[in-house]
Amino acid sequence: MGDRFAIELHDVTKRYPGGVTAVDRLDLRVREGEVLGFLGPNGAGKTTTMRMLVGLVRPSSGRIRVLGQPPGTPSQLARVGALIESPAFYPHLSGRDNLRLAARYSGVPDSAVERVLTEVRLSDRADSPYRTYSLGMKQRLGVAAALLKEPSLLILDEPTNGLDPAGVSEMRELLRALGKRGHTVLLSSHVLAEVEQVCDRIAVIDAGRLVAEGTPDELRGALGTGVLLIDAEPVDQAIACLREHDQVRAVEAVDGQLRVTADPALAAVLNRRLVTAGIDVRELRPLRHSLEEAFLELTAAERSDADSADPTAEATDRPEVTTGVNA
Ligand SMILES: Nc1ncnc2c1ncn2[C@@H]1O[C@H](COP(=O)(O)OP(=O)(O)OP(=O)(O)O)[C@@H](O)[C@H]1O
Repeated sequence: MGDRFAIELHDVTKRYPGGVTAVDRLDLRVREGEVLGFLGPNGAGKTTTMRMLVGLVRPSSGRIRVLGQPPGTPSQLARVGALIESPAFYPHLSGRDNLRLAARYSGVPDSAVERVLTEVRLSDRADSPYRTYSLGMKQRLGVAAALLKEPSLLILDEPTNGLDPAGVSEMRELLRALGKRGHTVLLSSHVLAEVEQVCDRIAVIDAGRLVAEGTPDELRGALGTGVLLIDAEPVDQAIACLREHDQVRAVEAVDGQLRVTADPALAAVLNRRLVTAGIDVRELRPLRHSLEEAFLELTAAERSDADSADPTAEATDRPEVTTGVNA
């Protein structure tokens, strides 16, 4: 992965006419060669951000650089492959003929068509009319079209949207292969499990704001997955015993249960410590198992914050959970 950034957004806001703030003071950087998952619930501002990156929408304020240039310049667009919303293909033409047309529009030689068909594994069905394709095949043809120019940067907006599990898994494999080949990929999704397995890093956006950022592991840590729930008796003795351990960062009693901030890998050690001290341990488990739950909790928390926020307050008053690994 390079030290340079393929995408840089500094303090970017997009307000649509009518008053919707779709993107709100967004700071985001994507390194060259990185696969970044851009994750957020419906309406979070993912598509708007991606449209701004290719010059389809102008930001209201802030600064954007894509491959070192302002978005939408001809020389930059020649190096960016984008699949944003449904690509327009002719239903009566075959996949191959649709790609040949797209190649001609982009000034790419016909030979590129066979390369991308192989890459997205559509060669077998390349002569069938587009209208006979499954949704998964249509999406893969869209990715193939985005790959025609051998782009330095791929921007894919919800490429797994609407696909059945088999389609999702095929798309996931394709994205993983593209990442391994050194493409920089910005991939949006509202389903965490889809980006978790293919992305180097994940940026979580909600209501137009970046709410968390980091590798999947970092997010697990930052979002509080390093918490153990312990049900033990007597509670006071258990608290004292746990607090004595130098790797336990905090112990808190909530509804008769102990919330212990510590690496979940310490679970067995802490269990033994309590039992050795004569304390009964009825239950001991990590607070959360999946990043999915953490993500849902995080975006829900952001929403309830926004609901109760003083509308005149500055954005910086909001809690900051960004892990800052992009610095
Ligand atoms: N052209 C537009 N004019 C006015 N408002 C818009 C426009 N496009 C998007 N919005 C609004 O901006 C907000 C962000 O929308 P956007 O499509 O960027 O989110 P998203 O994260 O891509 O959502 P989804 O996953 O549903 O596609 C939404 O409230 C949406 O209704």
